[in-house]
Amino acid sequence: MEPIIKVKCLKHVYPDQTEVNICGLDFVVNPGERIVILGPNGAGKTTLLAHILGLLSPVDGTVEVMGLRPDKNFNTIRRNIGVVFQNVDEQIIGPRVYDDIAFTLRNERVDKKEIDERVRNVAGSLQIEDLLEKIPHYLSGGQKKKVALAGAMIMMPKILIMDEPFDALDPKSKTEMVELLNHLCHNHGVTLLITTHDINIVPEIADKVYVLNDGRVSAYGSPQEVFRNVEVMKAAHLQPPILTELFTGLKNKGYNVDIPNNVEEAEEFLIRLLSNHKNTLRNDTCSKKDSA
Ligand SMILES: Nc1ncnc2c1ncn2[C@@H]1O[C@H](COP(=O)(O)OP(=O)(O)OP(=O)(O)O)[C@@H](O)[C@H]1O
Repeated sequence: MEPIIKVKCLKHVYPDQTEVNICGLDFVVNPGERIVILGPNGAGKTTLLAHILGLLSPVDGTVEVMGLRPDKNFNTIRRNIGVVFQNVDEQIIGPRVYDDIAFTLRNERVDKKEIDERVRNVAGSLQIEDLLEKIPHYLSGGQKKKVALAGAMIMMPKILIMDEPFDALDPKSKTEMVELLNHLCHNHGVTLLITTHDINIVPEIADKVYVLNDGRVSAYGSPQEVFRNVEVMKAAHLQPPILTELFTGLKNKGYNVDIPNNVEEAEEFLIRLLSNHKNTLRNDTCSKKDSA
């Protein structure tokens, strides 16, 4: 399978001469993958995303999206990538939520009836139909995220980039956002590229994780592979999810458990462990009685 995104040893210099290097391992994404980029503040995650979007040009290194250089093919690339920026206020520009979601379709001169159908469809799937007539400025942080996501999804992009999508979301909205992103990937084949500091969510939303730190892509692998790499995690000031820590501890003490991806899996493993333990206790009691 041809990768949809390839980044090799990227160097960026901002106008004030701040230099950002993203070297080390190549950053490669296959179509339909869910990728999470982790790293401490200032590691260059947003800078990397801006290069993939063609908003910045590298001083050195290569960036390829669908076989094209994004900064030289801006319109083609942006037709295929939906994006939700960290600060959604900067991207919501319509006077009403409806206008904001319809913005790109109107620009593309799509027929009015089709626009209406698509806006209502995407609003329905994000459960924000009741917000369509509202003024975006007065929405809550979480509602704004959903509106920005609707605007990104309206063009049915191949790739969806989300910079800190779980910021400002309450636990229920966070769970809904995870389900929604997984739905987009699994049912519509959308490739997901996500940055987050919310480490506990990563196993639920990522097939693969990249760690950026100190000018390098320092690790790549499944969430559990990366979380097990204590050196890399420490160096990048990352702490594994609490469930990973707990179950790694149990494993190291000789218990036969897998590392769970979420609370439901953890519950199943613990129930199995406890019922095995109960059976062992029962057998022990019986054999003691027999021998007495
Ligand atoms: N427009 C800019 N001008 C100058 N320097 C910048 C600019 N944008 C980012 N930087 C610098 O580039 C470096 C990488 O920033 P970037 O925003 O890519 O990091 P990040 O990993 O996304 O951080 P965070 O987790 O805090 O969002 C930082 O040192 C930052 O100060």
